[in-house]
Amino acid sequence: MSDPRDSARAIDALRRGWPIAISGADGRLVLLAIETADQDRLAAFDPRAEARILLSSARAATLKLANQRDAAIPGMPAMVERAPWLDLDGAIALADPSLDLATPLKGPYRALPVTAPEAASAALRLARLAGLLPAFFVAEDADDIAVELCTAAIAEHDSPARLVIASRARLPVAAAENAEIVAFRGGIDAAEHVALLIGEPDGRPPLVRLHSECLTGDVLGSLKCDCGPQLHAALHAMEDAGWGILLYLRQEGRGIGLINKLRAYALQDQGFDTVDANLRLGFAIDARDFGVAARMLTLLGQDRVRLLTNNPQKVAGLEAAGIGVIERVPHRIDANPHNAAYLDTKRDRTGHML
Ligand SMILES: Nc1nc2c(ncn2[C@@H]2O[C@H](COP(=O)(O)OP(=O)(O)OP(=O)(O)O)[C@@H](O)[C@H]2O)c(=O)[nH]1
Ligand SMILES: [Zn+2]
Repeated sequence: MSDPRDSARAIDALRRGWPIAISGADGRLVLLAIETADQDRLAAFDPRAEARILLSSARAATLKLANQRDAAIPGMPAMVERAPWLDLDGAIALADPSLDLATPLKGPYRALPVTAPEAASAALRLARLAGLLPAFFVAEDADDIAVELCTAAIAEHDSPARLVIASRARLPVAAAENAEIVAFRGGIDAAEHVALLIGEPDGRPPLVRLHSECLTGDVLGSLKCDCGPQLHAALHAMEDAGWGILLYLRQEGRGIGLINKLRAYALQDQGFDTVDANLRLGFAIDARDFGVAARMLTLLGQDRVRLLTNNPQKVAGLEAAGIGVIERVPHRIDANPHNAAYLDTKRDRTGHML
């Protein structure tokens, strides 16, 4: 009944705009992702315009759409009626905050009680893993459902316990000639996490850095964040310490994916900070799960580390997953004119010790 492969198929189906069905302990939902729907698919999915629209709690709060009763439950997704006038463009406006300031929402919207909240939450999680906006059309049933899955399959497949070491090799890098790269496989989203082991174990807990992927900062040299300089400073600090491990986690955009991060950047161009941009998109402020990093350290035989970070959530996340953080080593980088406000927001709103 619970086939973990179904989660991967469902993520793929959502990206392609195919309907999926999710069953949880409290009911079944048939879903079409709003972002990848088109007119024909929507007409086939919901011929009589009777569908509902599923949004995350954060997006519903931004739009002030949450059902009074359900809004009292933190994190509870929201459902709104698809009124007859609510066409695909109207649904996209509900899902996508890029137009929030330019086009006032039409309304009125009627919030409905959330049926099958477990399946609804699972759907929103799959949308995030697919790199899509967390918003769906929801029907009672539909022809042509591409994947039927249950919430237990998602939980099972999304467990860090499934990660394994896939390959390892020597990799001299500019910061450290004596280095070895280790690649991991097994996550629900097919992400290939990587560890770079620098120097030689010397009996002490290694200096460890959890680095979340940032294509714009790591590769393109973006000045909007501090990722690129942090990455290189971490490698040099490990070389200087004699022994360290860099975990390169494929958690682009704090776990919302590259496209959604760039949407957050577009909102920042409108004046929202990094926290509010994530919330307007309908995501958590930080969607990362550091259990993956703990599993990688365990597979590398390390259960005690010195952690290079300013983020107390990384310390808490590792410790909750059984890794002892014997020391937090601050990892400060000088600000530039483009990232100063971002660093201030991290200090003031997400508890970073800067
Ligand atoms: N969603 C979103 N992600 C961002 C933004 N700016 C940077 N990121 C992502 O944030 C992550 C970088 O965070 P890290 O440097 O690993 O961690 P941190 O939480 O800042 O904590 P430190 O260990 O103190 O650096 C990367 O995945 C970036 O892609 C933003 O404005 N929005
Ligand atoms: Zn970055």
